[in-house]
Amino acid sequence: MTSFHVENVNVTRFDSMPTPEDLHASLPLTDAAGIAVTKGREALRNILDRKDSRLFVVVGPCSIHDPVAGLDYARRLKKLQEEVKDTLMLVMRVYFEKPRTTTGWKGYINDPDMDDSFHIERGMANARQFLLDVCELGLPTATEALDPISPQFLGDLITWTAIGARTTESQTHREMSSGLSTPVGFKNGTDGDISIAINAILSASHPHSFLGINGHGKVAIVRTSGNRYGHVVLRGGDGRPNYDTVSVAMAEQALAKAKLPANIVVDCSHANSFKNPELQPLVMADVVNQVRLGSKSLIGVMIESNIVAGKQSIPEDLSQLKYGCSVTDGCVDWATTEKMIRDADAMLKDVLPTRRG
Ligand SMILES: O=C[C@H](O)[C@H](O)COP(=O)(O)O
Ligand SMILES: C=C(OP(=O)(O)O)C(=O)O
Repeated sequence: MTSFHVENVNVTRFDSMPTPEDLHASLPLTDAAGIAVTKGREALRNILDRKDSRLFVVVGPCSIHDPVAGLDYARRLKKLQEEVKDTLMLVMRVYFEKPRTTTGWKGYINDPDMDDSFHIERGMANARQFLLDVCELGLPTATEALDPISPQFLGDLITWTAIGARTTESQTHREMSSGLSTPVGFKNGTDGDISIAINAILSASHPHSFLGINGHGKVAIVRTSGNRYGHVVLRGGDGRPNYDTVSVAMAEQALAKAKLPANIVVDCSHANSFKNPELQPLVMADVVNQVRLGSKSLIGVMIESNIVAGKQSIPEDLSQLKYGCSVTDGCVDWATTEKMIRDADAMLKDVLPTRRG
């Protein structure tokens, strides 16, 4: 028989990975972490169902690259959470998977050593350890679900999930979201189109059957029941912000037309601040002011924040990395983050008791 070289033409190698069950066995969910996740998801569902009138704030680094600095950040956030817990629910951004416009570092799971060695097996284990550490502090976590297989490894440690602007229109991500255990925020597209986020919420609310893996790492037909906690995240697009009152009213109308609850989160970063982190406090103050003035649909905000302001490129010699500074998008520093959150707390104290519906 003639042999044909027609399969895996562009694949150079398959390396093995531990199964999700292997990783769960070596890094099991602890009681403290399980409580943080369970309570965090319940609080978020209550916010989305309007049984809890607080705003939730997804806040933290654009991406995690140094677990020591990441935990330092988490401890600060945990303290702040106690201070503002009557008005705000803080959820730490713990992003390990970065969607790139073209190329670039794709995050801590894909390349934990940041040197193109791509030790995904170690990245996944480190990511699970980091999530466990954060959850054990009693802090809920938020992440972007980019790789459709990762949730089998990490999903039990996540409280809120984002589907990013580059993948909201993807059927694979909508199917995956229909089976995720957390509320899911769908970003508008990079061009500002919010209709793709609304279609994603509708799609993910239905049951789906699709290919995936099970806990044993075996290819499986995944059958889901649908996720009724999808909502829109406005992140601006096409060089324009979309957190202003008119854009929010248009999003409310589009949600009403699709017979979906008016649940809207504003991402203070990305196109809403023209990727200039220093503008994030202005966006946040504007959103909180809209809530003060009676907006019922704004239920959350996102902030890209780190210990140190700005961003840095990844140096060849990693010992040159600046501690607590983003290696992806620019962030506000810790002092600014505290001020943004404390100011929001002060502005919301007297209005939240009357905010329902
Ligand atoms: O939030 C992160 C970035 O905006 C996103 O990953 C795209 O990054 P890039 O345009 O630098 O590739
Ligand atoms: C990639 C991100 O955002 P977006 O999908 O809105 O670009 C992000 O929040 O890290």
